[in-house]
Amino acid sequence: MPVYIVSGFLGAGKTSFLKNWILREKELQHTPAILMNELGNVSIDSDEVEDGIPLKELLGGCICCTIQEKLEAQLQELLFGEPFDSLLIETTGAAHPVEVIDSILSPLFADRFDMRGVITVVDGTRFLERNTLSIQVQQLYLEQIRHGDLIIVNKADQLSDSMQAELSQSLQSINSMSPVLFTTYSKVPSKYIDQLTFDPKSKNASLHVENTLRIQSMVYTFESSVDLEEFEAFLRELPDSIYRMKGYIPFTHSKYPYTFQYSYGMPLYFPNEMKMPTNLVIIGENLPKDELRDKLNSLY
Ligand SMILES: Nc1nc2c(ncn2[C@@H]2O[C@H](COP(=O)(O)OP(=O)(O)OP(=O)(O)O)[C@@H](O)[C@H]2O)c(=O)[nH]1
Repeated sequence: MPVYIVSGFLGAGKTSFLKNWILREKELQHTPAILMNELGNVSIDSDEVEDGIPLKELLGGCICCTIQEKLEAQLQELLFGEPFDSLLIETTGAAHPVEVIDSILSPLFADRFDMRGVITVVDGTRFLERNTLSIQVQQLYLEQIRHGDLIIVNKADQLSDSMQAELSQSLQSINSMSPVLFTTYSKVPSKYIDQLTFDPKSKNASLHVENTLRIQSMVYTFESSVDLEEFEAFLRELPDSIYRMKGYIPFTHSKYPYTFQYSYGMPLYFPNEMKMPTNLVIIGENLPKDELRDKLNSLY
């Protein structure tokens, strides 16, 4: 199932994007679903989503830090509820896209999701005035742009030609590989959404081979148990560009799979007392997916 993440600062035009995306999905005869995350305790934007569209809300915190467990529960509920064909996740303005991807890809169901990309919506005028913001907020702005697979500079009706030129230049210098589109009310031609994919073999991604910031994810499902020492040898050979792994690993020495967490080179294992889906989620930049799959297959 295709999953899209919409990132961007408060008021940039994420909800406008979401409304257009729903129209697009309906034209394609898809049933879209929405997961909305808002920092406040009351949802405002969910009123914008018409009835009949599966919608879950996460309120009162940011999915990338405070309410991760709730996120997992909401995604599970969505997956077990009314059927849908595609999912759009609208993040809070404070969310870091990498952390959001990490939170969404729970090994419990990551094999059902096909992460298509991060769409970063930027308010053009506010971006030009970013120097007035705190360093932390400026940094977050940069991260959202660096990790955007499609960058939308919205509210183009408020931008002069020279402002647009300045914005193009600044944004391309932060992320030279992803398309930058100027929009009003976040209207994006459908082909830009079609082109989004994390699959390195796709035509679109081949344009991005030089881009070292492309976050990718993959899910590997173990078909039988592996030896702990051989698995650790596999970990030692991993490239630095893999910064997160998590999942349930069936080891030959144990009846039930272990929960496995790996962050920036540091593995952690926790035994389980029940059967778990033997999925391993891998997140990193420009993942050598075939190579990783071959190496994991060779552990049996
Ligand atoms: N002039 C102008 N206003 C716009 C445009 N796009 C959105 N807006 C307005 O900007 C405001 C914020 O738009 P939203 O789409 O709700 O933005 P958002 O990023 O979802 O906002 P939050 O949910 O507050 O984070 C609304 O009042 C919109 O009507 C645009 O292209 N031009």
